[in-house]
Amino acid sequence: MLLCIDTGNTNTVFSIWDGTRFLAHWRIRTDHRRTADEYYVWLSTLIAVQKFELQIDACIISATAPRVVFNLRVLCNRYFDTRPLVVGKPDCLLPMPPRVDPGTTVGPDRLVNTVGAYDRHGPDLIVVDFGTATTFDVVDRDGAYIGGVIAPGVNLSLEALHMGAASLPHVDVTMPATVIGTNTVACIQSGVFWGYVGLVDGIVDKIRAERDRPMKVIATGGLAPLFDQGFDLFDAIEDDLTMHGLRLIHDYNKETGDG
Ligand SMILES: Nc1ncnc2c1ncn2[C@@H]1O[C@H](COP(=O)(O)OP(=O)(O)OP(=O)(O)O)[C@@H](O)[C@H]1O
Ligand SMILES: CC(C)(CO)[C@@H](O)C(=O)NCCC(=O)O
Ligand SMILES: [K+]
Repeated sequence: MLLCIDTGNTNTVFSIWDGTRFLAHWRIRTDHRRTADEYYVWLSTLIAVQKFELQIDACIISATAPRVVFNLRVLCNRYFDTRPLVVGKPDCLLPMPPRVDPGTTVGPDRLVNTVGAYDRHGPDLIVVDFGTATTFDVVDRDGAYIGGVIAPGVNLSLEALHMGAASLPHVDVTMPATVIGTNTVACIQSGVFWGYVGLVDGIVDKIRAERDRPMKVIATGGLAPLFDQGFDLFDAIEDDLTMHGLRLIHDYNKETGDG
């Protein structure tokens, strides 16, 4: 079984691939101080609940927070007796290297999304990921990541308003009934919800114009469905895109690797 670990800046997801399908997805808050032993206690509790025999023999990690990698490596070594593949490290090959400015370290989550989306949807894609940041990853004809856009995440924007303005409460994002809010909460929800609809729509339009060709828009991340309520922003929504990409990168390295 393959353990896929996707560490974002906010949450870390562990998924188990049994060779045919994902058996489980488990989510924990990202904290670089969490030790290998802490991860294992948490994991083994969830494994016990699921009541299946866990036999991890390979691991792959995507970590947008580089400091978490040390403890995740120890977890893989100590408890699963494997050396994990870490996306972005020289020994982890990608089907297509990214084409970006020299010296740029592309977020591994963006590279992984690109691989997952190209496998399912083919060339010329814009992948939109609603995580801590809202990212747009552009996929070229041959599947390569060729750049994109990084905007503040929806929940970060809400948090920033609350932090920076004494009279603005913390608000959860939702689709407001009207654009014109008649109370403070409704005004904030409108600004963030309609603001992000406009942001996605505008950026997608501009990317298409710059590329001068049809491009499909694939959305992922927890908030993607919220922004898909009847606006035709996306051609597809895939909540497992990052995990799908991680599995593909693992298989690619196994096939092309030294073994
Ligand atoms: N309607 C909603 N309102 C607020 N949060 C939501 C809503 N729907 C889903 N979420 C949140 O979205 C998050 C899942 O998003 P995702 O895994 O894509 O990114 P993240 O964990 O926030 O960021 P990162 O991957 O950068 O760590 C979960 O924390 C979930 O609570
Ligand atoms: C943009 C985020 C934070 C999105 O998770 C991550 O992909 C990241 O830290 N990227 C590094 C910079 C880049 O992708 O160009
Ligand atoms: K994510």
